[in-house]
Amino acid sequence: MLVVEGLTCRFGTKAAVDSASFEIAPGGFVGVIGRSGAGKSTLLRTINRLATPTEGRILFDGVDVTALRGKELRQWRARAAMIFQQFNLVGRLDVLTNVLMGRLAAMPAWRSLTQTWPEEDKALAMSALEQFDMASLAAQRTDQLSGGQQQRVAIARALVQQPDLILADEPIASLDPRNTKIVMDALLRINKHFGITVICNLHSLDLARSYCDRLIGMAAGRVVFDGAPSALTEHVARELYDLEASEVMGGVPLPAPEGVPALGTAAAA
Ligand SMILES: Nc1ncnc2c1ncn2[C@@H]1O[C@H](COP(=O)(O)OP(=O)(O)OP(=O)(O)O)[C@@H](O)[C@H]1O
Repeated sequence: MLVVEGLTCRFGTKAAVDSASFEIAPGGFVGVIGRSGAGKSTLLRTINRLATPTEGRILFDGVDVTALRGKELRQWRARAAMIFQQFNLVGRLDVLTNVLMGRLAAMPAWRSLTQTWPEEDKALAMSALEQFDMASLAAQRTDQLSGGQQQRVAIARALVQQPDLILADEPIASLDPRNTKIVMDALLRINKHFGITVICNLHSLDLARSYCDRLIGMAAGRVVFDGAPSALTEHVARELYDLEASEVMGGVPLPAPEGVPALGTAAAA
């Protein structure tokens, strides 16, 4: 269980996240929505401790994550795996090595100095790539892949961290519609098949409604909505995005995800 209590993260006088409080039970697929600058990225980065909270607490299974230091903090960052808009892969390295990077936090220091990966980690990384139809690209340089493929490598890397939480910060912002669906389906599969909690920042309300079982709406750093997608009224959506009703509700709805995508069915686009 993730508990966020009165979480505030200030940059100078500006509160990017302002007294946010909520609880997330294991296994949820939670979308964080709101307009640009609402504080969505800072919220996720604060949970992972990439950003330092100014006030408030984050508890995970009763452990005060806000107080962790050193090795324990590194272990928390691995348990709360981040996925970024720009993938954050090492382009000149091959796909398998990028996925194996997800095992670094679990490795003793002496082992990482030898620069050899245990066979069981390699098997785990290959298995993660197989989940997303990427195994055939294991030896390829990562910077030769499409954006959608790179994001699937990043998701495989997150998966081998064996995380409790996946924090996805606008994971599809730089992808075309086809790759958007492939990547969102990959996150959904991780959530449903492995039971890993996913918290995902999304600009698109349609996507959030299609994929998430709960939405947290942010405006000016504050949580202004927290509930099921069906409870997000037109009025609240308009306030969240500061838009005309037709702009919020009038878009062509995306096709709903077809249940839990079967393992290894995404085309290696
Ligand atoms: N490192 C930082 N230093 C100073 N201000 C920051 C920093 N990070 C974020 N902010 C500010 O905090 C506010 C919230 O930013 P944040 O990136 O969390 O919003 P967001 O909802 O994720 O926006 P977007 O959807 O555009 O990424 C913004 O006003 C932003 O300028």
